[in-house]
Amino acid sequence: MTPLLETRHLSVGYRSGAVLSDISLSLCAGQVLCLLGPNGTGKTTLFRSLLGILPALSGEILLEGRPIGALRRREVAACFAHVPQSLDTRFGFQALDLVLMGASARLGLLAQPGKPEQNRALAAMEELGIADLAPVSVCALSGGQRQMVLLARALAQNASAIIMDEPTASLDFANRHRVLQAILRLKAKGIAILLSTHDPDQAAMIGDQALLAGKGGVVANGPVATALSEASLSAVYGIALREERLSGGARHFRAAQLARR
Ligand SMILES: Nc1ncnc2c1ncn2[C@@H]1O[C@H](COP(=O)(O)OP(=O)(O)OP(=O)(O)O)[C@@H](O)[C@H]1O
Repeated sequence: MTPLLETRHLSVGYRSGAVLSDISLSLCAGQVLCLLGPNGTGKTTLFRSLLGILPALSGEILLEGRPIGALRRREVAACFAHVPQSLDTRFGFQALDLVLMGASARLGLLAQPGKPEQNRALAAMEELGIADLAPVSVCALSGGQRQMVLLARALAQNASAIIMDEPTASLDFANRHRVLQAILRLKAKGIAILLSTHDPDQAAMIGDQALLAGKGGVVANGPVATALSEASLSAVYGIALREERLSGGARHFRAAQLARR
């Protein structure tokens, strides 16, 4: 099977130099790949390059087997939806309009969204339990509500793969659960997901693969069961970590020094 996304010895960064180097990953339909690493490691920078926003410094990015440089913007949009970390806007459009942008991503430049796009946008908001936010101005939404709306925009895009930059970072307990459930439903539908997270437990729960990056580069890359370990996580985060099993079998990593109360 041709991977939806593949990178070969990819280096990403800025004029000042590479921030992440020698990244080789492969993501197929229905897989979840979790990217972990300390603040400032280069996760967002990698996503920018994968989305074609920032040129790669070296190496290859292939979307469905084709080099990203050979694809038009609309072809990239058909393949990838993107959930950024946050949305900084002063335009007071309604949340539904923002979601509609995802539903309309494949329309021609001058085409207006119609009933099918409206329905898809509303269905995405309903799926995430945020239909009540549809008429609310984006400027009046909290950070967590904006994050949910951005996720709805990505769902409405009907892309083959979704890149999510810390999708649960500012969410409350219930919304976090809704987003994780949505990710598992997307996976079951065959959508490929690449997400960054600061939570190894979350990666162990929903990930098929994990790429763990440190300041010096990629430390572990492969099936989540082996890539995330006490040794690899301790090395990357610079603190001793212990792995425990929660009742039900879920993996839980905690700092070794933290005594249980
Ligand atoms: N536009 C830019 N020009 C130059 N350097 C940048 C630019 N944007 C980010 N950087 C630098 O690139 C490095 C990686 O930043 P990036 O935002 O990709 O990290 P991250 O892993 O996503 O961090 P976090 O977990 O804190 O979100 C940082 O050292 C950052 O200062």
